[in-house]
Amino acid sequence: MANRTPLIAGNWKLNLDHLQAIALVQKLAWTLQDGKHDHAAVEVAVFPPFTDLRSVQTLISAERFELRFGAQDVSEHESGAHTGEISASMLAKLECSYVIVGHSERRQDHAESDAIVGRKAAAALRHGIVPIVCVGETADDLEQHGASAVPVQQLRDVLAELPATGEIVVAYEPVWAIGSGKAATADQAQQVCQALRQVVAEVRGDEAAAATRILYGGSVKSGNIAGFMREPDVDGALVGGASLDATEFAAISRFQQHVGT
Ligand SMILES: O=C(CO)COP(=O)(O)O
Repeated sequence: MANRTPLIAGNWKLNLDHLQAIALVQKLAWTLQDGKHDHAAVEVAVFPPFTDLRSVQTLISAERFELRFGAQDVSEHESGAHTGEISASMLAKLECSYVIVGHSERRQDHAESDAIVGRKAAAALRHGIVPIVCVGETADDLEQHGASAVPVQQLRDVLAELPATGEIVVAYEPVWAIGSGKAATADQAQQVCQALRQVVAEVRGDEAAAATRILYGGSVKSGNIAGFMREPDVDGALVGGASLDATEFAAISRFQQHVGT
């Protein structure tokens, strides 16, 4: 297996203003430091709202915290007459390492198609930001087509908009598992993540597929993370609610202490 450093990513969604963001990042960094977290072994990243990013960047750089951070969305456009949009170059200036694209909440609330998601991911890549491409089936999709069909097609359609190279991360988030407290089983996550890796192999080649991190998201907690991380095709987690609690998110990031248990 290629070297895929596990990534624990916290998507704060529409929560916390910039002052609250500073408090949470400070607490998270200190909790990780107290636990002697090895950032080279497990990457930890936070995804605050746009208005918090400048404060988070200033804090992380001033304190030399090893935390990474990114945005929850990005414009497909570079600049110009696009009121309310935030460009990838603006995020790059803020030293964002990652940007989430195609989260199911944006697909639902803003009618984002796979083509739009793909163009957003392409914009991120143009500015050296790694896009975290979210895919996942709804409860209806699951009932009608099984778990893999919809996420596999979504990823194919997103990858069609991207250049053949450039690091991406894929996040499998079954919509029915998000915020529901009903996570997929580790086995279900593995099956879909394996199918998604196969898509990456078909489109970008075996070597790229072996090097691409695929995350699971949907009701991840410190109590279930170890099970997901034991699976060969799950390389980390995209965490919503549990990422708003520094102690719990740090505990999720320490999954290696529970993996052997
Ligand atoms: O949507 C998610 C992360 O992007 C998952 O949210 P929860 O962890 O709250 O289920």
